[in-house]
Amino acid sequence: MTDWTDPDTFAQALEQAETREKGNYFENFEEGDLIEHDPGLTLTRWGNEQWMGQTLNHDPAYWRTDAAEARDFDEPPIHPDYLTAATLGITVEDLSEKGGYFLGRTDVRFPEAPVYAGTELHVESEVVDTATSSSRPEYGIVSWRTRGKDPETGDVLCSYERTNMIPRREPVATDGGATAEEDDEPTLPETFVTPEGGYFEDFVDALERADAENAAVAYRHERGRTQDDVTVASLPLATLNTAKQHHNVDEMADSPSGSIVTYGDVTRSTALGHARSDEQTWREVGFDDESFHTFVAVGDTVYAFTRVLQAADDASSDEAGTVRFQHIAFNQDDEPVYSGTRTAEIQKRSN
Ligand SMILES: CC(C)(COP(=O)(O)OP(=O)(O)OC[C@H]1O[C@@H](n2cnc3c(N)ncnc32)[C@H](O)[C@@H]1OP(=O)(O)O)[C@@H](O)C(=O)NCCC(=O)NCCSC(=O)C[C@](C)(O)C(=O)O
Repeated sequence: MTDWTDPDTFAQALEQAETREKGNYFENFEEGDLIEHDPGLTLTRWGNEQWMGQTLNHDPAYWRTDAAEARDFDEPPIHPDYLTAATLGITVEDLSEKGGYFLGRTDVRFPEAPVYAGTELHVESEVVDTATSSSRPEYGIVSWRTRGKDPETGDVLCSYERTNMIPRREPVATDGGATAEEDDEPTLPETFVTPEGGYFEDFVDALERADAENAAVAYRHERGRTQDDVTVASLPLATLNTAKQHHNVDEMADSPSGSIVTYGDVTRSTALGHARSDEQTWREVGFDDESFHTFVAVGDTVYAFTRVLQAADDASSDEAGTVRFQHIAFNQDDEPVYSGTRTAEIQKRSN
């Protein structure tokens, strides 16, 4: 009788066997398709705290009842970063499990009402665009509009538009991509202004000073977070993100990164955690123009740099004002790994 577990026999069996594939190729996506994702999860206090603890998002309002109540929450809510990561994680099996690069995301929005632990999250995505990649014939570029919903109320809890490169089943002929145009010499302002504190008034004051001095409000944050097995593999899996980039060392050995890499949402949430530790956040409003510039892997350290772009006294509460930031995450070699603009309501000092 044939012993199928004999190594030589088994190697032959593996060669003869077809693989039951997971995920979708570029050719499977057509503009207008609506995909209801089968995975879903319950947003728990534990999941939230694991994400927030590991990414250094230690804002007490998400941990302590008294601090939550002082911020007009009924109890510590689910943090928008964890909500965003869980919404995207659930979509990976259908949208990007085949691999490919997470190019960017924009129009990330949250409703005014906070989301509390115990809420179930169901997610759907609509294909909004498919395009050829001229630089990489083995990939196509797909954009989806994704909505994370509370199935009980139908309320949208988080929505955004994401763009990925997705492997093609069959590569196509392309023009090889545009040749990069020579950039003008970069010019930075001579003076960088740092806000004196983390309240709304501090950002307004810094912007006024920068305006008067022809300077920019731009500064770096001291904290860094070195990536380890927890941040690279455990956090994405906890959001049901099945992308092999984050947990299959064997498959990734032959990829451009040569190793498993950090989930983009972990990189960005870590940098945002550093930035938030130097401000008095009231509410997160949204994110735009998010890009992931290069890979982050185990052993890399994620730091953050912030530019303050705008401040306006138009927040949803009298306790706060609205500030628009650009955050840039960078690694130990000072290379940008993530950038995006963020709109947040920041507490006023007077309250
Ligand atoms: C992606 C890399 C290779 C590009 O590097 P590059 O220098 O070649 O960049 P590029 O030339 O600017 O862009 C390449 C192509 O993408 C297009 N493009 C670019 N951005 C956009 C956008 N927003 N919307 C639409 N199109 C965009 C761009 O127009 C261009 O098109 P072309 O091929 O026709 O010339 C490089 O930047 C890189 O390695 N980045 C790191 C990627 C990464 O690590 N992402 C996060 C971790 S992976 C992850 O989290 C996974 C996830 C979440 O689990 C999961 O998707 O399943």
